[in-house]
Amino acid sequence: MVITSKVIMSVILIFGIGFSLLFSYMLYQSEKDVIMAEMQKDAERRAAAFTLSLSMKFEALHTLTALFRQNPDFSYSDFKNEAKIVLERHPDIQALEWMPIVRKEQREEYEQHLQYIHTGFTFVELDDGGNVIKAAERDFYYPVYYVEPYIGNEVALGYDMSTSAARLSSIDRAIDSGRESVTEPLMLVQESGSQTSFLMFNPVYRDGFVPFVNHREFFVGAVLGVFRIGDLYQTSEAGNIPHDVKLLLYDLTGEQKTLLHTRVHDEDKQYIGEMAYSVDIDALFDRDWRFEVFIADDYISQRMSSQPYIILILGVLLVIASAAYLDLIYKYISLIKCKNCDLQNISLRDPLTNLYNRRHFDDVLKKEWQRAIRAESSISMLVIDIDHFKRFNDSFGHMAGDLCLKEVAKAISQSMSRSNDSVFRYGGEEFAILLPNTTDPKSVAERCRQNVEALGIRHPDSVEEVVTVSVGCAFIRPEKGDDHNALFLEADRALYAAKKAGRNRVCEQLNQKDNALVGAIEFSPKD
Ligand SMILES: Nc1nc2c(ncn2[C@@H]2O[C@H](COP(=O)(O)OP(=O)(O)OP(=O)(O)O)[C@@H](O)[C@H]2O)c(=O)[nH]1
Repeated sequence: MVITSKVIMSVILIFGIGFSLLFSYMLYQSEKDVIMAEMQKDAERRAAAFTLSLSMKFEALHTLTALFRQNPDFSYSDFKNEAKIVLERHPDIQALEWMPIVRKEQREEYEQHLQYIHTGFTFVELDDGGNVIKAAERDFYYPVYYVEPYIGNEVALGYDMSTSAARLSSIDRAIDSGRESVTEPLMLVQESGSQTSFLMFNPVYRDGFVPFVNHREFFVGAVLGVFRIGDLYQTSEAGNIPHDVKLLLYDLTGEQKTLLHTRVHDEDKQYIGEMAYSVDIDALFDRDWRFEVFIADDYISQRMSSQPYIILILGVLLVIASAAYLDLIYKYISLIKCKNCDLQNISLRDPLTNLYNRRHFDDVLKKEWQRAIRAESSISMLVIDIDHFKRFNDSFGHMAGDLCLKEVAKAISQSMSRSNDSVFRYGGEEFAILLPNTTDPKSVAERCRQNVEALGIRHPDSVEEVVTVSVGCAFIRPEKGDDHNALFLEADRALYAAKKAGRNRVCEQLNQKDNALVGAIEFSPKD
C-alpha cells in the first residue's frame, strides 16, 4: 500500500491536535483539582474559626456559671458586673441570663423581689398571637430573672421558658445530664429582625455540685447564653468570604435539615446548584451543624491560569507548522523526483519525433524478451523504413525531411491499439515497434503502412507519388537461452524482402518453431 503524503499529514494533524487537546485538558483538570482543594481548605479553615469562636463564648459562659455554682444566691448587681466583663470581650453574645426554677408557691416572692428594680415585674409568656401576657398559673416556672444587657432584651425579662417546647426540651436535657445543652434553632422573644438564634443552658445545682442521681431535686436554675447565629457568623472569620462563594449553615440534628444562616457576598452571582463541599461544626454538644459551600459559575474560570489554553494553542500551531513543513518537504521531494523523471524521459526519447530512442529500445526488448520467456508468450516486432527517403531529402531539403519524419512517426504511433505496444525511432528513417503478447504482427504492420500512405505527403520520386513505408515483421515464442537479437534480425530480414519486392508493402518472416516455418517469407495482401 502506498502511503500518500496526504494520509501522513492527516495522521500527524489528527494525532498532534488530539494530543494537544488531551494534554491541555489534563492540565486544566489538574489546575481545577488544585483550585477545588484550596476551596476546601478555605472552607475547613472558616469552619475551624467559627468553631473556635463558639468555644470561646461557651468558655466565657462557663466562667459565669462557675460563680453561680459557688453561690446560687448571686445578686442581680453581682450578675450584671460579671456579665458585663464577659460581654465586653464577646460583644456578639446577644444576652447572658440567669433562669432560676420557681415553684408555684415561690412565684410571688420572686416577682416582688425584682419589682424594686423593674417596676411591675411579673412572669410573662406569649399568647397565640405572639403578644406578651402575664404567665398563667403552673406548678413551676423557668423565668428569665437576670438579663444583661437589659437594653435590647427588655422583652425577655420575666419570660417563662417552660412555655416554649424548644427551650423546655433543652432545659430538661441540661437538668438530666448535668451538662450544658443547646436549643434547636429558634426565634427569640426579643428578636426584632429575622435572625435565627439558639440558647445554651448551663445547669446549676444546690451546693454547687452536679448530683449523681435525682438531678431535678437539686436543680436551682441555669445560666444561659443567648446567641444570634448571624451575629456569631459575621464576627467570626467565617463571615469574611470571597465574592464568588456562598456559605450556608445548617442544623442537621434529627431528621430535619434547618437552614440557620446564609452568607453570600454577591447576591447577583449565579451559584452552581450542587454543593461543592461541606464541613461539620463540632462545638455544639448535642447538635449537628454543618457548613455547606456553594461556588459561583465562574469560580473556577476566574482562578484558572491561561496555561492550558496557551499549551493548546501552541500545540495546535506546532502540529500545523510541522505538517506544513513536512508537506513542503514532500512537495520538494516529488518535484525533484519529477525533474529526475523528466530528465530520464528526455534521455529515453528521440528529440525530433518524441518516440523512444534506440537506447531505450535495447532495454525494453531485453525486458519484454525475459517476460515472454517467463509467461511462455509470444512477442512480435515490426521494422519500418521510409521508402526512397534519400530522394525525398534531395528533392525537398533536410528540413522538409525532418517534418516528414515527424508526420510518419505520428501516423505509426496512432496505428497502435494496445497500451503496452512501444514505438521506437531505431535510427535515421527507420522505426521499430515491439508488440508483446502478439502472434499476428502483420495486421498492425499493414495498418501502419496504410496510415502512412494515407498521410499523402507528396513524393515525386516515389512510385505512388506519396511517401510510403516498407514493413518487415516477425514474431517468436522465446525460450530460455534464445538470443533476443534474433527477433530484430528476423524482422529486418523481412524488411529487406519487402524493399526488394518493390517497397510500400508488409513482409512477414515466419519464424515459429512450432510449425517449422522458420525462414519462410509471407507478403502482405498488397501483392
Ligand atoms: N531529414 C532527415 N533525413 C534523414 C534523417 N535520418 C536519416 N536521413 C536520411 O534518410 C536517407 C536514407 O537513405 P537510404 O538509406 O539510402 O534509403 P532510402 O533512400 O530511403 O532508400 P530505401 O530505403 O532503399 O527505400 C539518407 O539520405 C539520410 O540522410 C533525419 O533525421 N532527417
